[in-house]
Amino acid sequence: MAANNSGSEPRIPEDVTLEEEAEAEAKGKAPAASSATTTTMNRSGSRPQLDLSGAAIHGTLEDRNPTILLPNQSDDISHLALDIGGSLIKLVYFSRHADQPTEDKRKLSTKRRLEIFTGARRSYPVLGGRLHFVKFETGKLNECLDFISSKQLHRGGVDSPSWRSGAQPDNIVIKATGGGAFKYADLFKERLGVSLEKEDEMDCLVAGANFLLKAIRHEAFTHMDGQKEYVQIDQNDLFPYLLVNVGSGVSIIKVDGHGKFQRVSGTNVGGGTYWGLGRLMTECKSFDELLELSQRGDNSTIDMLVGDIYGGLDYSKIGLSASTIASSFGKTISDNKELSDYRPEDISLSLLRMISYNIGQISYLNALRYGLKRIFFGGFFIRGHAYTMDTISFAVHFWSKGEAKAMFLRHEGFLGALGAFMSYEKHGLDDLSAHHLVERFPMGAPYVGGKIHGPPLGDLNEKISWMEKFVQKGTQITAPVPMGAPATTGMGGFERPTSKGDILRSDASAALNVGVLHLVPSLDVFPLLEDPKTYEPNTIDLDHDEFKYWFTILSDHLPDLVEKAVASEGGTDDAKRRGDAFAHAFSAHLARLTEEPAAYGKFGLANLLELREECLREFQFFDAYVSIKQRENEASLAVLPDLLMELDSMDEEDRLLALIEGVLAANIFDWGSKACVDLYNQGTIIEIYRMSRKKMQRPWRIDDFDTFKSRMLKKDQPYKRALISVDNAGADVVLGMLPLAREFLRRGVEVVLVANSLPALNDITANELPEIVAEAAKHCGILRKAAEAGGLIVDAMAGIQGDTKDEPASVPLMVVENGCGSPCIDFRQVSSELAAAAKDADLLILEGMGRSLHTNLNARFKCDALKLAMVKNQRLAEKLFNGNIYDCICKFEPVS
Ligand SMILES: Nc1ncnc2c1ncn2[C@@H]1O[C@H](COP(=O)(O)OP(=O)(O)O)[C@@H](O)[C@H]1O
Ligand SMILES: CC(C)(COP(=O)(O)O)[C@@H](O)C(=O)NCCC(=O)O
Ligand SMILES: [Mn+2]
Repeated sequence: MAANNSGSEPRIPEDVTLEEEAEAEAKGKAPAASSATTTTMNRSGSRPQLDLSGAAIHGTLEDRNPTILLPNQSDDISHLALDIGGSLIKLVYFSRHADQPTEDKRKLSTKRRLEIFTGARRSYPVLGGRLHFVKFETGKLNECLDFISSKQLHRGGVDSPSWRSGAQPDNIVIKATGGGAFKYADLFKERLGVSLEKEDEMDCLVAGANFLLKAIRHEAFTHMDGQKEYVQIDQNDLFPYLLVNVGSGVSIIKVDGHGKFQRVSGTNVGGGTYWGLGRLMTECKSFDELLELSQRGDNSTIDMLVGDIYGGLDYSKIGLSASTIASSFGKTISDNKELSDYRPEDISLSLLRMISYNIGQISYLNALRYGLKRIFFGGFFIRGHAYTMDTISFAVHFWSKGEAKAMFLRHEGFLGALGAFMSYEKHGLDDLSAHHLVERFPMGAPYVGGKIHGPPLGDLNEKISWMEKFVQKGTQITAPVPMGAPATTGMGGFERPTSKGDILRSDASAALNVGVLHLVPSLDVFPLLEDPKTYEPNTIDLDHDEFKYWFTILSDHLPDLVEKAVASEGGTDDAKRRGDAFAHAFSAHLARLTEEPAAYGKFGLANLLELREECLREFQFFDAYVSIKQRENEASLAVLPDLLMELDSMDEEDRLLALIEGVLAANIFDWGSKACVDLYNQGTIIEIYRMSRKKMQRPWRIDDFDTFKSRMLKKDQPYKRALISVDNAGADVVLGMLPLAREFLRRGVEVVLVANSLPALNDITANELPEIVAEAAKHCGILRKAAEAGGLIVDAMAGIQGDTKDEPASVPLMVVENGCGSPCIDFRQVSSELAAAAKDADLLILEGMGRSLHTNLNARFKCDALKLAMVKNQRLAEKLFNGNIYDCICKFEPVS
């Protein structure tokens, strides 16, 4: 990168043509292949057992954590487990990332400096991977076999060497549970050449449920009166609980611990009963059709209600209202009607209510029998269907008088398959905790039921066309349908739950409810979080109104983002097609969330902003803002020497104020904010920066500067290490954060710059920072020596202009990645590198709206924290601070 010292500042053009962007991009951007590798690097991984025999160190001996080649690492690690039930076959399979990227210089030197010894586990390359969830109808077993075969799941997936070489391992063993593991074993051997290793069904159900409740943060939820609410499960207070698996039949299991359980009851009236009777009594061809019919049904034409018996009156003495069902299907005995005289809709609803209440009641009785308060319901009878869940919840609540709680699981039907998957000892999945798992909702996730089975892994083209098909279907299924009016007499009894009017989502989009689980063993909880258990990253709840607002903001921003993304990939036809697919995919996500805000688990603004970035990456847009970032970095580096000189001429107190002012002013360069983007078209970077600085009026909206200054000036208590989390590229980092970092360094404080692992909007990444630091160091001895000490630059003596003679012995300047690819940060899941760097830190600085306002404004840390941001959104300013756009926040929170 060449710093421009001529003094002329590049103007941000109003119209950046595709050609211009493409040209700029071609000069600086990493090749697509390496970008794709980096994308997978940080957010996925797995922990298969490694064969270390014959391992050889690859790299120089001085490296503490050299890459180790494992020539004997077997690649036929098992990738698939099955639960073959009476109605459905459930598959859980694991897909691995192709190659592990080698570590860059920054990482190696940082590791050495921070003394990151992660033990044997992480000294070896950890393979990345994801867990996928798919289901088929047992009656269509052939489809399932075709699916396994097309993806070569029984041979380790299409990416595995055994598949590529065409070699056929002799004895492939796949874990399977459910009755079909016995019934269809020969067929699997015949068709796929695999042996099914049977695992006990109850063992698997319990193992799956325990794993989900431990490792997935938002797995369990309550569903009452149409409202879904996620429940935070306390690991130390999980057992005992009642697990009710509603499959074809129903198993009721008392769970006392890991592997400690007893099947205490069950009922033969279950999902198979609803579907079977429903099929006989209606013309329905599928379970979903039957369920959908129920939503337009009126069960009072079929069920005998209390009012029917009591002449329209309530039976108030025992708390039953007139509309309570006295006898399911009871009315059909009293007249001469034939089956064909009843509406299929009404039959379906009566059946659904009969079976759901019955299951709820039996579950309650078993909970009562063992004194259990929590009942988790799984199995595919539930099918994420609001009315079914409301009905079961109502029954549990009614009979237990509110004492017992019905809870549902997002991975409802996959408990057994997951348990079978975990029974492969070599996966060691049981070791994983919530912070190791990242759930993603890619549009390309394969799903089942209809004809489309998803693209072969990694085939973008098929993913795009699959997505196009999804969008076609999606337009019919994502139209919001108003909820039915609440119906209650306030009398108790079995009223009609309120969520009946809710639409039934097709299986295709329902599959989006369960994402792909990325296993990332290198993620950690940030050790300086005061209380990880109560920590909530999002500042504002994304309720209905809030979501509506952000929906508009993000939708409005979409065309511009697509234009930049396409340009960043050279503006080719392929890039345009991917751009369209991205726009459709992201819009479909937004539409889905509009209908059901809790569809993807508990979802905050941070998740929404991250979803956008992930969606870009899914369509292989690695860095949409790459050329903007480069242009702004260059322009800012050109004026940095003058700024440093100006700062150096000030006394200590004035300089501190100027530095904080500078950070706040430069935080205006945010390409995610509509208001700011409009501003950029009115001037050059430096003009805007100066204007922004000039407008700094104290007191700021939150102004703890004086307390911060006093703390900084305490000579007897200097900070030891400052973690400085940076935000945007360009002026923000170059003119704002680097001069602040330099101030700490000159005071003898170690500085760790914390930056994104992956691009998000115009945020600077950890990979990009060393180059910027090196460029800045050419004009500044302090930065140069510190960067050398931190291993960021080697032999920087060439081309030095700064004066170094008065500088103290160098404290290091380091860069670590934060493990994120989003404009926000969730401190429950950061890179192990950042977690290690936090060990000796006594100050954390968070900069920018995403990381210190949208998230973490209320987060408490074990060290002093300084949160700095300019508010670039009017609504947020009003909501959080009763303020205005361009207000500044300087929030200092000392620990004591
Ligand atoms: N697409 C579907 N096809 C058939 N049954 C379905 C479908 N979706 C949900 N179900 C319901 O799920 C039940 C099967 O649940 P599941 O947990 O898979 O049990 P099993 O292991 O007995 O097959 C069926 O009896 C039916 O009530
Ligand atoms: C995504 C962002 C949080 C990034 O802000 P930053 O962290 O860079 O200060 C911000 O651009 C944002 O909230 N944008 C959407 C709001 C708007 O257009 O006003
Ligand atoms: Mn940003």
